[in-house]
Amino acid sequence: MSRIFRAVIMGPPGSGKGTISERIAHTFGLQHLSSGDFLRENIAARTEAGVLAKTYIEKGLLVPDHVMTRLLLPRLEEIARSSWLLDGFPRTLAQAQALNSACDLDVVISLNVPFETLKERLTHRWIHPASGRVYNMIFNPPHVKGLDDITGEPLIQHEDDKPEALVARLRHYKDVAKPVIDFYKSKGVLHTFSDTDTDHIWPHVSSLLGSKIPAPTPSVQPSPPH
Ligand SMILES: Nc1ncnc2c1ncn2[C@@H]1O[C@H](COP(=O)(O)OP(=O)(O)OP(=O)(O)O)[C@@H](O)[C@H]1O
Ligand SMILES: Nc1nc2c(ncn2[C@H]2C[C@H](O)[C@@H](COP(=O)(O)OP(=O)(O)O)O2)c(=O)[nH]1
Repeated sequence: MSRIFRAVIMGPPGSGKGTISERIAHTFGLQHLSSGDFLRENIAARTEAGVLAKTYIEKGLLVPDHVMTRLLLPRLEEIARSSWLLDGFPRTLAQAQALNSACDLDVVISLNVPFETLKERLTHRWIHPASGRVYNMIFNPPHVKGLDDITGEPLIQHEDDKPEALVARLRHYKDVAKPVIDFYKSKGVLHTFSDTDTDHIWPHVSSLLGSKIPAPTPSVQPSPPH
């Protein structure tokens, strides 16, 4: 049986975590668990954690660590037999430590994208609130301007993607992420990718994972060359 592979992807808002996670999930068959999507599902289902988390998200605050770990760790336990990729969690050192007590990670991918590029991307980011589908008016625009491709419903822009909120948000990310990055560096699992383009980063991520993810054992062994 092939071994379970566990990865985390980190990076500031707009750095391409969602876009690269989708490519990883599609190429390597890892289960993609996004903390933001999982929170939105919990909010929609009105679970106890979801109702609590909503009060923080609405104010533009991070959800407290104990709420996040209580929500995410049991979910990871449920999918413990699959290889997975976590996106958006851990976000703080306390979350990284809680995750570390639950399991070992094989790889942490850290996306390092210049501030000006993040600003440019996020000001063009529009989402379909019901599904969380993300569009970029330049990189991947919807078929019809302002409307979701699948449902035809209107797209909206997050308040915190608007230029006036962005600078503070990116600065806050840096402060919180630094100890997490140092933690994974000290564990020897951190891989940092720096570029302005997802399409330039992707081949490097893909070759790293290709070298680390054990190929599934074929059911019929090929005969050795003579
Ligand atoms: N690990 C986490 N710890 C605390 N709060 C979190 C965490 N993950 C998500 N959240 C909360 O959920 C909200 C939505 O998360 P999500 O990752 O979708 O969007 P985001 O913060 O805008 O980041 P990004 O733009 O990088 O996707 C966050 O703004 C935050 O309030
Ligand atoms: N112009 C441009 N836009 C990009 C690139 N990679 C991703 N994007 C877009 C897609 C989204 O609208 C936005 C943020 O990407 P995302 O994958 O949602 O990032 P993240 O917030 O999950 O880290 O930027 C890219 O390489 N170039």
